[in-house]
Amino acid sequence: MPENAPHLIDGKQIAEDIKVEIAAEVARLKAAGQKVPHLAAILVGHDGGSETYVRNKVLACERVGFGSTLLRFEADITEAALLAEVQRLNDDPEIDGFIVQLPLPRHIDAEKVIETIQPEKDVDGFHPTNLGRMVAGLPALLPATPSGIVELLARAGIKTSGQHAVVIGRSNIVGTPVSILLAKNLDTANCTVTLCHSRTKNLPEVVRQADIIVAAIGRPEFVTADMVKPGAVVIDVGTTRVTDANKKSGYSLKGDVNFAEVAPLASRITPVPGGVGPMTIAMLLLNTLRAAKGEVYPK
Ligand SMILES: NC(=O)C1=CN([C@@H]2O[C@H](COP(=O)(O)OP(=O)(O)OC[C@H]3O[C@@H](n4cnc5c(N)ncnc54)[C@H](OP(=O)(O)O)[C@@H]3O)[C@@H](O)[C@H]2O)C=CC1
Ligand SMILES: Nc1nc(=O)c2c([nH]1)NC[C@@H]1CN(c3ccc(C(=O)N[C@@H](CCC(=O)O)C(=O)O)cc3)C=[N+]21
Ligand SMILES: [Mg+2]
Repeated sequence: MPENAPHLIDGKQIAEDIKVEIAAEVARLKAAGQKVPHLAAILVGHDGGSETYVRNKVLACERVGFGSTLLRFEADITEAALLAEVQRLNDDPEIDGFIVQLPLPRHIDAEKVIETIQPEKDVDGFHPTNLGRMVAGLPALLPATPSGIVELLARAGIKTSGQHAVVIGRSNIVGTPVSILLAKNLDTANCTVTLCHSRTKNLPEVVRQADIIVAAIGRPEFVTADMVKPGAVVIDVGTTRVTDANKKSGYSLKGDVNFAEVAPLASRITPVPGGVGPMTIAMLLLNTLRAAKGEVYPK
């Protein structure tokens, strides 16, 4: 399967298009003498994957003309000290939005950290206020990966209304919120949704019913050909680093879908890398722009 096969969903290109739109809006704000959006990120410890994602987020900010701040702390920072840093960002009028990169060290209660973020600045959309508003259909800062998936389907021209979407994985940051968004009565959604997890009985049989598969499990190549109805649309969220001696970096990135055997069956499919990952970053930028403009919570 060539990389540029027509049925590939090019998340990287679609994310670029969104960034160009955001950059134009930043230029407009600037010309109107308004403040440029500013995103901050807190990174605790030295996890390789987290370092890459946070670096990509900061670079993306520069690309669209945002201000950006990266705050780094050692893995032994106390929970109290981290909560104080979160509060400092809450209180800093220069910062429009910020994220605390997950996972956090085990001695820190991630829920507590997330609940300390002011919902107005919660551009990850992880705060219970934003999640609750999303469920209720109120304006909210939406989690980036789930909204990125919905946006990707829309911009790739994939029909969702009435389609059966099967989501595999029920995490708070991907599986659960994407299942909620896909079921919403929106032009870009209106799916019938099934949410699968590690206790799901006869999982291959359930996934085989899907018109749209969203795989968010974190197990490389979990979705195999026998689970895919011919013609299904396949969205691969997984990004697991596996050791690869053939790569300069020493690792390669693996999705949750066995691409080699599933791609020939799928009508459309996202690659890893170059699919959902870049969309997550584009939607984070979009949330920061919306936060800066007070679109969700008027200033
Ligand atoms: N591209 C992007 O922008 C992003 C990518 N990711 C990637 O997506 C993947 C998932 O991340 P995340 O949602 O945080 O993962 P979590 O580890 O938080 O959740 C994994 C989910 O998969 C389910 N699961 C695990 N094993 C099985 C199995 N054998 N059968 C069925 N379900 C199973 C778990 O079920 P249970 O609840 O029963 O334990 C759980 O609900 C990871 O590879 C992550 O790196 C994540 C965020 C953004
Ligand atoms: N507070 C918080 N918010 C997050 O949004 C968050 C998080 N914590 N912790 C980890 C997960 C994971 N995640 C990714 C984002 C971008 C890519 C991405 O851009 N991937 C590129 C490849 C990058 C590479 O080369 O490694 C791609 O798929 O093409 C991947 C994964 C955000 N997450
Ligand atoms: Mg997790």
